[in-house]
Amino acid sequence: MNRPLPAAAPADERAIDQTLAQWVFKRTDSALLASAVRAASSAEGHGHSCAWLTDPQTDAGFDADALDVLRQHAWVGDGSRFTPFVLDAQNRFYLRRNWQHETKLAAAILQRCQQRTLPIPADTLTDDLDALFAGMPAGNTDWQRAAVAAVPGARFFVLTGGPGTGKTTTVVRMLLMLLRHARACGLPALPSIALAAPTGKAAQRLVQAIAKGKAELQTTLPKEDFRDLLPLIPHADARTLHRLLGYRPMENTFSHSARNPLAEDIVVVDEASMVDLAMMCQLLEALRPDAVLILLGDPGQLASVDAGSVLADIVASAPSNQLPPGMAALLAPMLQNAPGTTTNDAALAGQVLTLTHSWRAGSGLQRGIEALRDTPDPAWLDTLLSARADGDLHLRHCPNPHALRACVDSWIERHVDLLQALLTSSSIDAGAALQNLHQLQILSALRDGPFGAQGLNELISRQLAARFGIDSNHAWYHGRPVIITRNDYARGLFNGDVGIALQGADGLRVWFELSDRDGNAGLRSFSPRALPAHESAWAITIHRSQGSEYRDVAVVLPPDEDNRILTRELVYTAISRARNHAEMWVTDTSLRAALSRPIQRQGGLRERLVPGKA
Ligand SMILES: Nc1ncnc2c1ncn2[C@@H]1O[C@H](COP(=O)(O)OP(=O)(O)OP(=O)(O)O)[C@@H](O)[C@H]1O
Repeated sequence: MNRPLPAAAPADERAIDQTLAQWVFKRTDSALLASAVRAASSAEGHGHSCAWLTDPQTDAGFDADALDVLRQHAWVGDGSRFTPFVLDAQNRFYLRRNWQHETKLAAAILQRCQQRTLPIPADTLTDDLDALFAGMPAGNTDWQRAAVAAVPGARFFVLTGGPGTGKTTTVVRMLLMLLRHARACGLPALPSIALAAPTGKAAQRLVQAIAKGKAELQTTLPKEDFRDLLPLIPHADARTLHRLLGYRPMENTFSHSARNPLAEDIVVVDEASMVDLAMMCQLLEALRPDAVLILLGDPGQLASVDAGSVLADIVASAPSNQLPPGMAALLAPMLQNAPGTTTNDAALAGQVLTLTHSWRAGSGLQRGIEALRDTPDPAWLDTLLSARADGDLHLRHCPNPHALRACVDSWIERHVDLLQALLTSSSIDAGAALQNLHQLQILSALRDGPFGAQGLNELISRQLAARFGIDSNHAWYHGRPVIITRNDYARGLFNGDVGIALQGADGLRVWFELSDRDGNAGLRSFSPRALPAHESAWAITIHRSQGSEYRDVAVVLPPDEDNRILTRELVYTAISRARNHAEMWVTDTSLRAALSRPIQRQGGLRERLVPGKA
């Protein structure tokens, strides 16, 4: 049984998928193997870590005979010996590097989970929780308290939750707990802490939130010995994961690995949903066995750009907020509502906790954000579509470019004061201008086309030119926001950094808020000619907005409901970037289509994290 390579490539296939398949075919003369390789390569391009060859949905068309032939091929193995491709018992077909990342990562996580102890006696835990949560009522803080009480003795801990559920508030307390009981937790007396995030923007937000949390605790903590530990938590220096791991762009390698592990004893990574399989594997490899890794994030958000859905897989592999019996018995007296229990063989139980209470009091967006996090209740969606609003979440019907222009015009009118200050005030300073810029953001599902970020930026520039008298024939004008699209290590400008062009005594300069090598944030300006690749940033893609937050967002979805980019996670990620107000420029059908389509990434990590299931 040998299947010929299809002559015509599917529209969304990459050239590399075809080239790789042809290369394999030339060397092996096996059309079957070439087809499987093409499927795995194409799957990787879509974020999957493998191709599931018997997936009825993708109709890859490999029957039992074909799989047998494939299994016998010298280039295919089960992973136990070196082969370029791996076909596992569940018929998942991998390019070897993805199989390696997945199995290594699962083994490293399970190994860390096995090391967990419960080193702090109950009465000490109770006293400490009372101090760390002084003035905060029990009940809504139960899972925050559980996380703080459960982290001592863990080598791997994941804290998840939607926006504003208190992840940062909790992690500062978790760190204080680890610092106070460092010795009992198997750490040095004064453990060192690293803060990191996948992007510079997310790293910046993390340090700001940690600094705020520390400042609050400085005044509310009743215990002096906890207060004395606050300076040990860094709040000025959060690095991108690339920087933390010592990325060497020329060689595409990292200086930190198992051979040269990170010096830090505790590593906190925020926005973990954006971390792909290869990067997470590198991070785990670079940690000393006795170091503690804490991941923070929201698995409801878009998965990483590159292969894997690591955070979502980790969360799905752990019983939801259920604790192993020993831990449940220890913590129950400290919580208002007794936690559920699970069996001792659930490897990640008690090391993956989810915060569920939103502390963004009075936010008129909360109900919408919560509704969109999972498959929305059909009744809620029907009401939203007929009422055109739910609290501060609004819908605008946007079926064509004409309607899009009307949406842009009314967006400009609603924000006219802020836009006027940005575009026409010559006295605005760079700090205030950047602050203004963070208040509003248009987010688009697409990059290209009239509904994409690029088309929207052109449209907005034209409409702003007409409204405020800007010379739209020039790419650069006072008040133009730009986003960097390629890392420039020499200048310290990174993909996703947003700046603003301002006319000053030295001519037009582009201002950014950047962290220096010591992590201190400050304003720096560049000549437009000195910038690495960049684009206008009135509108940016939803993918680029991950890890950022704005007061008001407008979310643009293309009217073509068949566009596969439309997923529930995309809509949720976009709406959850807003603090106060969000509007969607959509058609009912494209919104319904997006919400009915959760991202489903193929891979085996979820099963590999459940011993005996992979
Ligand atoms: N137990 C609590 N009692 C009162 N306020 C709280 C509590 N926990 C968190 N908050 C407040 O809720 C807000 C959001 O908290 P925090 O920033 O920790 O959430 P987050 O999950 O990290 O948010 P984001 O997803 O935006 O990063 C903050 O203003 C914080 O002070």
